Amino acid sequence: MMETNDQSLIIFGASGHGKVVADLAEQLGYVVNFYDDAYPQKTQLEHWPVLGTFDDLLKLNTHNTKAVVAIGNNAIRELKTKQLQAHGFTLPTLVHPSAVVSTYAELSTGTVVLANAVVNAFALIGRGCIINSSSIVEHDCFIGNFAHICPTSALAGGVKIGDRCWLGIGSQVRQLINIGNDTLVGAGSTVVKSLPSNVVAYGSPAVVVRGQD
Ligand SMILES: CC(=O)SCCNC(=O)CCNC(=O)[C@H](O)C(C)(C)COP(=O)(O)OP(=O)(O)OC[C@H]1O[C@@H](n2cnc3c(N)ncnc32)[C@H](O)[C@@H]1OP(=O)(O)O
Repeated sequence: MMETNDQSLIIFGASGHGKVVADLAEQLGYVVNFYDDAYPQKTQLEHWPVLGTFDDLLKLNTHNTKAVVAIGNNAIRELKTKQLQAHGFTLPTLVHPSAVVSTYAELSTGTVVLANAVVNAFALIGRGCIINSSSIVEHDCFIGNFAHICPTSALAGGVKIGDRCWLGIGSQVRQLINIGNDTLVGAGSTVVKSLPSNVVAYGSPAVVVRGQD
């Protein structure tokens, strides 16, 4: 069984996003081990060991054991994160050293803020979110739980994003806009009107194209 200490971090999800989170965690001084349901076919991700499946992870002693879920799919990330929390794992918030996070912003557990992201004053970021590389979350924004703000997306002041929303790469949202839960905004879109829950919207200006599957 794996020995854990204060500097150990378990990452569930040995994928591309997992690599980015592992790289960030190492820069913060953690020693990284992965778990993934592809085990035992997959025993390594690059140089990082993959030690077992999600069920194996749930058998570990959770006392003081830190874990984070690195899965891009928002609903699956939510499910696995909640299971880990229910089992007593500690879910840290990971902020890349190059990210700029206002001392007046709040980040919740299990959220990762990646390289060059900016989270400005009085923004509130929920649990298990991905604030991806070079994205900008301006002042007074509210980001719901398990949302993903993809690389280079920019949210102007006071934007409200629902739970499990996915803001595609390079998208932009005008100030004070509301986006409902589980809505996907396509890559490169410009959102100038509020969007309901459970839709796919894209384009500039973004329009609702369909409901979520
Ligand atoms: C680190 C990382 O990698 S994070 C991941 C970042 N990835 C993203 O942000 C991807 C976000 N996903 C998208 O933008 C996708 O294109 C979606 C979800 C909006 C649509 O995907 P699909 O339903 O598969 O649409 P599909 O690719 O079949 O395209 C259907 C039509 O919509 C158009 N379309 C698709 N996406 C967009 C978009 N973002 N903006 C404008 N038009 C679009 C296509 O050109 C196509 O038009 P056509 O019928 O005239 O040829």
